[in-house]
Amino acid sequence: MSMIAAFYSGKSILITGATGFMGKVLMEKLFRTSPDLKVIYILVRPKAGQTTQQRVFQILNSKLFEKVKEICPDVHEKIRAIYADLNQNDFAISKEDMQELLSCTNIVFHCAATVRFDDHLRHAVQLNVTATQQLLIMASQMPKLEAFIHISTAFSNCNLTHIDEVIYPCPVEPKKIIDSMEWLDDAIIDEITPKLIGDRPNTYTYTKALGEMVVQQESRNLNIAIIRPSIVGATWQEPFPGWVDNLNGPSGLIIAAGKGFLRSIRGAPMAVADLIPVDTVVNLTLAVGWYTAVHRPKSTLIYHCTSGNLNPCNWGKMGFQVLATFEKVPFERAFRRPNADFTANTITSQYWNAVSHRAPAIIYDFYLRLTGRKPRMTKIMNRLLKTVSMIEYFVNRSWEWSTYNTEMLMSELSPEDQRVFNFDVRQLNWLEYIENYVLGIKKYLLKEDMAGIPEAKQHLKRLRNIHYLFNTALFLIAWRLLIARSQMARNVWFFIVSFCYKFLSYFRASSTLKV
Ligand SMILES: CCCCCCCCCCCCCCCCCCCCCCCCCCCCCC(=O)SCCNC(=O)CCNC(=O)[C@H](O)C(C)(C)COP(=O)(O)OP(=O)(O)OC[C@H]1O[C@@H](n2cnc3c(N)ncnc32)[C@H](O)[C@@H]1OP(=O)(O)O
Ligand SMILES: NC(=O)C1=CN([C@@H]2O[C@H](COP(=O)(O)OP(=O)(O)OC[C@H]3O[C@@H](n4cnc5c(N)ncnc54)[C@H](OP(=O)(O)O)[C@@H]3O)[C@@H](O)[C@H]2O)C=CC1
Repeated sequence: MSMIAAFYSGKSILITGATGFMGKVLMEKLFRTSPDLKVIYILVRPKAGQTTQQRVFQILNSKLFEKVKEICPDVHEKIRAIYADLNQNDFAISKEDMQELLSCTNIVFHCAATVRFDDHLRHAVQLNVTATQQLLIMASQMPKLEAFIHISTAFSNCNLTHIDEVIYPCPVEPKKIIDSMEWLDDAIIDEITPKLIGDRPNTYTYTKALGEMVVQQESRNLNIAIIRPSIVGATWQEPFPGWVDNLNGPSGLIIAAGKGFLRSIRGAPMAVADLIPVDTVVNLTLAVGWYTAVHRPKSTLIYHCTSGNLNPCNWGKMGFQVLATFEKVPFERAFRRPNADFTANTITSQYWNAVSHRAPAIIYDFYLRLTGRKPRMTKIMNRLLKTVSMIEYFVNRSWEWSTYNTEMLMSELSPEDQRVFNFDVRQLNWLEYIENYVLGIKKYLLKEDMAGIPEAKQHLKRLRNIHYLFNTALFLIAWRLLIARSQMARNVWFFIVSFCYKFLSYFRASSTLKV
């Protein structure tokens, strides 16, 4: 019997960010392994024209929850969706709901965050810092609370190269930042943002670091733990391999490469690609929830959920396997044949951006205009290049995260728990994982049918022929122009032609002699 699964039975659990990538997998695993849990409260806001109830209904009816519905048929009754907006005071939760949350909650998993790299500092602070502070104040009023688990990121201290399982202070106190966001106007915030974030690349990593400081400062006598996952990718094993439902991290770029938009990216192929499957993160999170509640460590423990020091993979190997998978299972209706590569420096990167990204987009838009359609490729390409510029920081560097607490926890688990809540990334076979990841993107994100693979392959063959034709035509035009303008090019041309002529004449003569 799994001790962790038994621990969650009968518990009332509060999850923020349950509609997000990690939150969904966390809920799924909880229901699948502890179907006797009492209730999961989720804080949800209406979005994209859907009410909170409609959003929950959609999640429960997705493929991810198919197994859960077999194991826990009353899952609908065990989810209590509470209307909440983490950007508002008291999260805009009604008095009755708040009362219920405060009096019943046993465990809190705080996953909600803005993960956008370019979010305005005011918004990123509101969600990643202020909301965390408010949630901790709420938690301190929960008499039955056993553990509060905060999800941060391994990149909150990406300005360092070696990162320990400790909280590093930021130069400006989070409380001062929170206060200043209330009275500074947007223009001034824009001006001071680069100074505040300092040597971090974006507002996301900066505000996640501030969030950790807030957790430390507001911890009071709560049992708190912080989990720092690296780049969270598709599921490895559970509930099935390859599940992914958003474009964050590598997923969007894999699509862009598979559809032939992304041709080059400035990155170091030998740098560590610190990916971690989402089900591994969730297993560690649940194990940490159990350990924190049962063993009550004296101080706030931080757990790195990373792969680099235990089972490293680099970007070159990952990119290579991604491209190899496209050969077997190509994406449908590609713009060009997938053929991406890493470039080493800014100059070659700018060259390839002009030649392989912008020029084909301009040519295609010209073709769309000629055929009476609306041009769109330049816009798509601009967006892609913006995304690429934001992730370049992460594919040109390697980090070292120590994992003492994570390894300690692994050794504390029973063999059964090590199996059911496996977070031992040493067992991960990267090539298999990446292949399943690409397949998962095709099936669950792009919603493409496997039956369309022969047609997709045919389409790639046509694109290859167009590519050869286009290059030959381009070469001939360039050559013709050169010949018209340069005596030297003409001399070379006559030399080649006369050489070919002599060569052919010699062959003809020798074959006539043989006869
Ligand atoms: C030894 C030698 C061997 C050589 C071998 C050679 C092989 C070569 C192979 C080459 C490579 C081939 C394959 C490539 C695979 C690898 C690529 C590397 C991937 C690296 C990824 C690293 C990521 C690192 C991140 C680490 C940070 C820490 C992790 C975290 O803690 S948080 C999670 C990370 N967060 C994110 O990823 C969020 C990023 N998103 C944003 O910040 C924003 O969305 C934005 C990208 C800035 C865009 O903002 P906008 O306002 O412009 O747009 P908006 O968000 O409104 O969306 C507009 C439309 O764009 C779509 N979209 C959104 N995000 C993405 C995305 N990431 N990619 C693509 N498209 C995206 C969105 O859906 C909208 O579309 P619409 O709805 O149709 O309009
Ligand atoms: N994905 C990754 O690569 C990594 C993620 N992390 C961390 O893991 C956690 C989960 O990330 P992930 O699941 O990928 O992120 P997602 O963007 O998929 O999910 C974010 C969640 O936060 C919720 N949320 C955002 N704003 C509000 C708001 N104002 N009120 C209520 N809820 C809100 C979202 O709700 P809604 O659906 O309504 O928008 C969503 O449920 C985050 O803390 C992130 O920093 C750490 C390392 C890597």
